[in-house]
Amino acid sequence: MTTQAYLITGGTTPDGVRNDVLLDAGEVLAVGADATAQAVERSAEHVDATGRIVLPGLVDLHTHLREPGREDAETVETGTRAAAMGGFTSVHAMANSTPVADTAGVVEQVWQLGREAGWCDVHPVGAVTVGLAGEKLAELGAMAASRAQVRMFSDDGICVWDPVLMRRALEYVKSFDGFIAQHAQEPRLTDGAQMNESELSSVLGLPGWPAVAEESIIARDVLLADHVGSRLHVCHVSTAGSVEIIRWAKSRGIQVTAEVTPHHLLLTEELVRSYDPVFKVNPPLRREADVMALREGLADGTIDTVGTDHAPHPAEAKQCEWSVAAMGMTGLETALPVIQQSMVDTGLLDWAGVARVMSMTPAIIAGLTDQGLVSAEGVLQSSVPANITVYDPRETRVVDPEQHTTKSRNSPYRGMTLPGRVTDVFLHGHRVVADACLATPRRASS
Ligand SMILES: NC(=O)N[C@@H](CC(=O)O)C(=O)O
Repeated sequence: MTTQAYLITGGTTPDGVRNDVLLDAGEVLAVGADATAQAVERSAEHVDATGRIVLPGLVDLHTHLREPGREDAETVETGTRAAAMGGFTSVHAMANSTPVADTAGVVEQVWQLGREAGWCDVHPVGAVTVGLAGEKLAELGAMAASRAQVRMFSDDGICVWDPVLMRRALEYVKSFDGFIAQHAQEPRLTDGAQMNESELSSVLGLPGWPAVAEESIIARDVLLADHVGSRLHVCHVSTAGSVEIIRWAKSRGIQVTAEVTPHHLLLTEELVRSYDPVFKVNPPLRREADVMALREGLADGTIDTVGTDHAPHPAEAKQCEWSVAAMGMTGLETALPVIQQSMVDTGLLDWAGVARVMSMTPAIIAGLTDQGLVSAEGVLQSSVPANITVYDPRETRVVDPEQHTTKSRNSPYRGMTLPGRVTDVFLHGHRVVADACLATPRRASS
């Protein structure tokens, strides 16, 4: 099969250098003068990236694609289209579908749907416990050995509360270099919780979700991970105290990684004053001081990655009273703009840092091969696969969820002005987004 070669011209690579980038046959063939020189003989199509940033394709460790079972909210097809439009070339599909992704059959189904869609690579996450019920371990080994090659396991949406089960899960996944991604929420401390526990929750009369409910589980789990010598990943860290615990664990050499969502880096509990359920999310939006600690933690490497926790919900689950509304926000299509606003425009991260937290590090955590793409200094390297995202940081836009590609409209940024726009995305060298519009999907060869 012959493939189209592309020369991305005039863009800035994450190291801050203006470089042409040549893609051919699914590879980043050359960067810089070599790329320009080789482009002619390969009849490369030129893609003008002047003034734009050329990033390695983004990798999300935390995406809810909802299929099977909640196709009214999202499907693998619509969710991966949204991922591509957001600049993601890999997503990890959380297991809280219906049925739950707790068998080799279900993870293979999601993996296959991802391949058929062709908008980005889909890596299914396996459930830790059968039916997310927290009672007995799911078929972790069978999911790892399946065609989906699952390495990440999570009951996300629900905490693996039982310490014995958590210990066994951590021990079990070691044999195939897997890891457990914990949704850290002590269930008894958050029974009926509706928002962050604070002065504001008393004012608003909503049951509070205290920071200690997250922090106590993270503290327990880093100790368990240490005890059994296994890998723990902490989903959607949301409090200043959690950052402190993870910093402490890392200083002791414990194998823990952590993610923060874009919304926890930008939004605070103050938005709940509106009683608009679009701001209802788990874990809840916290205080300004937490937002600042999360930004600092991401900048200094305590928090390793950004995970979107893209959680689409149909209109009826959100356009209702606060107390009965579903928790969750869409996030794939606004992630990079929110990171620009909260981390880059504030001087906390440069583009090499963005490449690190949104591409290289999540790829390394998940064991993907995309990790060779960019060095710590942000130098883009010749590598396979050619997963590239071109981003224009100069544009600003008022967010209109009606224009989003995801099937759901529950974006908390509606009406906000955010910077930046993803203009082009290459998936294994195939141009899936062109000039900020979906192009054609990549058809897997086998
Ligand atoms: N993040 C959310 O608010 N919602 C998630 C699950 C969860 O993590 O609670 C969802 O699946 O909707």
